[in-house]
Amino acid sequence: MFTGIVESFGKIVKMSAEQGNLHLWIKSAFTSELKVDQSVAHNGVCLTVVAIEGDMYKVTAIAETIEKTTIGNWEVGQEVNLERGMLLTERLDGHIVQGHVDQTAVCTNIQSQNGSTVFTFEYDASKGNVTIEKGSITVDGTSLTVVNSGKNTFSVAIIPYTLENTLFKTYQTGTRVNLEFDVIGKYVARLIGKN
Ligand SMILES: Cc1cc2nc3c(=O)[nH]c(=O)nc-3n(C[C@H](O)[C@H](O)[C@H](O)CO)c2cc1C
Ligand SMILES: Nc1c(NC[C@H](O)[C@H](O)[C@H](O)CO)[nH]c(=O)[nH]c1=O
Repeated sequence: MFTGIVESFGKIVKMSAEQGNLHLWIKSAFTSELKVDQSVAHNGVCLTVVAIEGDMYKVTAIAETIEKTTIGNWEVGQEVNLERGMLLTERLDGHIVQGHVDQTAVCTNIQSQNGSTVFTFEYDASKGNVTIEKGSITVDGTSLTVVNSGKNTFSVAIIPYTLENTLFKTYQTGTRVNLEFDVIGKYVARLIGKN
C-alpha cells in the first residue's frame, strides 16, 4: 500500500529478459534501507524486491505487469518515480494507492497557468475507469487531484515542487504514463455495473 507521495528518483541500471519476465536493477538512495520481499512502487507499478547488491536492488516484472503498464518502454539510464510501502505511522498526505496500475494514458496537452502547469491526459475509457472533479488519481505513482474530468480525459495542475520532484518535469505531449484510478471509484463503478 502506498500514498502516491513520490520519495525520490531511481535509475534503471540493468535490464534483462527471461522467458516472459523482465528483470530490472534499480539504483536508489534508499537501497541500504531495503530488505528482500519489500514492495516499491516504480512509476506507480508495485514490484517486489528480490535481490540487493550495493546501492542497487533487483525487481522482476511478469508478462501481465509489462502488458498493463509502461514498463515495455523503459530503458537503461532512465529515471523512475519511487515510493516505498507506506508506514502506518505516517500522515496520509496523498491518497490510498495500491500500486496496481489500471491502464496507461497519453499526455495530450501541457499549459502553464498562474504558477502551476496543467497536464491533460487521454485514456481508453472502454475499460470502465472514471475520474471525477476533485477526485484522486495516480499518474506514474504521483498522487494528484483531478481538475478537469472528461469521459476519456482529465487534467491535473502541477505545482513547482511536484514538477521538480517527479517525472512530470520530463513529460511532453505524447508521453505515455501509468494510471491508477481511485480504489473507491472502482468499487462504485463495479457495483453500479459500469465495469
Ligand atoms: C505488494 C505487491 C507486489 C507486487 N509485486 C510484483 C512483482 O514483483 N512483479 C510483478 O510483475 N508484479 C507485481 N505486482 C503487480 C503489479 O504491480 C501489477 O501487475 C501492475 O501494477 C499492473 O496492474 C505487485 C503488486 C503488489 C500490490
Ligand atoms: N495533489 C497534488 C499534488 N500532490 C503532491 C504530490 O503528490 C507530491 O508533490 C509528489 O508525489 C512528490 O513528492 N501535487 C500537485 O502538484 N498537484 C496536485 O493536485
